[in-house]
Amino acid sequence: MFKEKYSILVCNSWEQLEISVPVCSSLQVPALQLHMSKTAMRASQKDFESALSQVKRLKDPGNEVKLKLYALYKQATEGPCNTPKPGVFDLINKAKWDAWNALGSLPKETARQNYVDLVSGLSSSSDSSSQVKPEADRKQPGYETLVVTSEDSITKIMMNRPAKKNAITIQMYNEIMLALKAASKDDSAITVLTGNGDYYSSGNDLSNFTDIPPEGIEEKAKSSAILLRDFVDCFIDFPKPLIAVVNGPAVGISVTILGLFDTVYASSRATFHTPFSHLGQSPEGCSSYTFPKIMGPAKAAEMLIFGKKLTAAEACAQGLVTEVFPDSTFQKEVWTRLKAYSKLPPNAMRISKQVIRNREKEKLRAINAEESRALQERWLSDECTNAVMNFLTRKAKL
Ligand SMILES: CCCCCCCCCCC/C=C/C(=O)SCCNC(=O)CCNC(=O)[C@H](O)C(C)(C)COP(=O)(O)OP(=O)(O)OC[C@H]1O[C@@H](n2cnc3c(N)ncnc32)[C@H](O)[C@@H]1OP(=O)(O)O
Repeated sequence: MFKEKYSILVCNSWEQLEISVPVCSSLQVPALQLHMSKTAMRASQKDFESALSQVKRLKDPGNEVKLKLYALYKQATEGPCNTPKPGVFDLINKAKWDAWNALGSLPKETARQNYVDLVSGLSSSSDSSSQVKPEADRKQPGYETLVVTSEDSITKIMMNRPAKKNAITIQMYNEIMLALKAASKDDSAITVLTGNGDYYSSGNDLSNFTDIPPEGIEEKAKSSAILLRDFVDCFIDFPKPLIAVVNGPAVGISVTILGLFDTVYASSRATFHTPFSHLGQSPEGCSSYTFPKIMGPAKAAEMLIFGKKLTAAEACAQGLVTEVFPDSTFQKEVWTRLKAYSKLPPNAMRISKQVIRNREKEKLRAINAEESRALQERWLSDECTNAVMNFLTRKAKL
């Protein structure tokens, strides 16, 4: 019985296809393309029934995917949406109708193929997520100063120089930019930046000042200002929710860029310190704009000009930190929270972030360029050179 029905369907679909050949030819569809779509349709037809039974064995893929499956199934079996739109308060049926209606006049065969492809993608990801993979397998290759992992729709970028308090070398600036660019395109819903060890980050690695090229310090300052501007631009432009998980003390640029994150969770052990004047330098990371906006000009000046160090509780009271968690339960509480957030509809989160950020993007970029220019000059000053030398020769610590 089943076989009979199946072969009739195949037959019908080929009949339709043969009829469409002259039409397509007259529209000058290349022969190869026509041949490929014939093959794809045959495969789709063959696999559709098995995808239908496979889908019942999948673990719950979430409402968004279920809606996609529903819509493709209806389109594949009934064609374009042909029922009246449910009332505005009939939320579930309206969502289903919207999903089906959105497929417009997608041909039945294409819908079948898309259904099969979607189920096959879900099966392979649910097979792989049901295995407990060792940490090393989830780690993305290609980074030396970071550990980048993706799990539960969260991409985690962890600075990984714990012995140096996660001080940011030139290589680390470049790797963070690469990781952010990759995360902006991957299928994660949210992205996290955090640190390994007892520090979140001690900011710019001061030994970045020692590697002076033969062209001289001016060239180094110039290329460093470009690097800094590009680095901060990556945070300004990052399209998805970006969360800082501040596991310990944070210094310098690791603090200033927090104003560009969407959410900042801090351990009760974290501190926030921007000792720019002590280092003969000036603020970066758009903090000259974001900090006064977040905490008011007076509190911002105390941090950015006088280098006042804030505790986590103070930073939270000033609005720089979203929430502080006790250090003993920090990781558990934060990751439970983030896993719940990562299940929210990713497109809605991305659009919300963009609506918030787009209004300010041009301004932030201009401020970033201006701060980078000011620093380019500062790095050539005696004040800066002496402060860096004092640290490197162990005469001074912050
Ligand atoms: C021509 C210009 C080129 C510049 C290129 C710049 C590119 C963009 C720059 C953007 C602007 C950014 C500005 C900032 O971030 S300003 C903030 C800079 N950070 C600091 O000044 C912190 C310096 N570190 C300290 O004061 C202390 O280390 C700290 C208080 C953080 C911790 O003290 P603690 O006693 O607990 O630990 P240690 O000092 O023993 O640290 C352990 C080892 O780690 C090394 N370390 C730590 N932080 C840094 C750092 N920022 N730079 C270099 N090295 C760091 C420390 O030396 C120890 O190393 P050893 O074990 O080898 O001694």
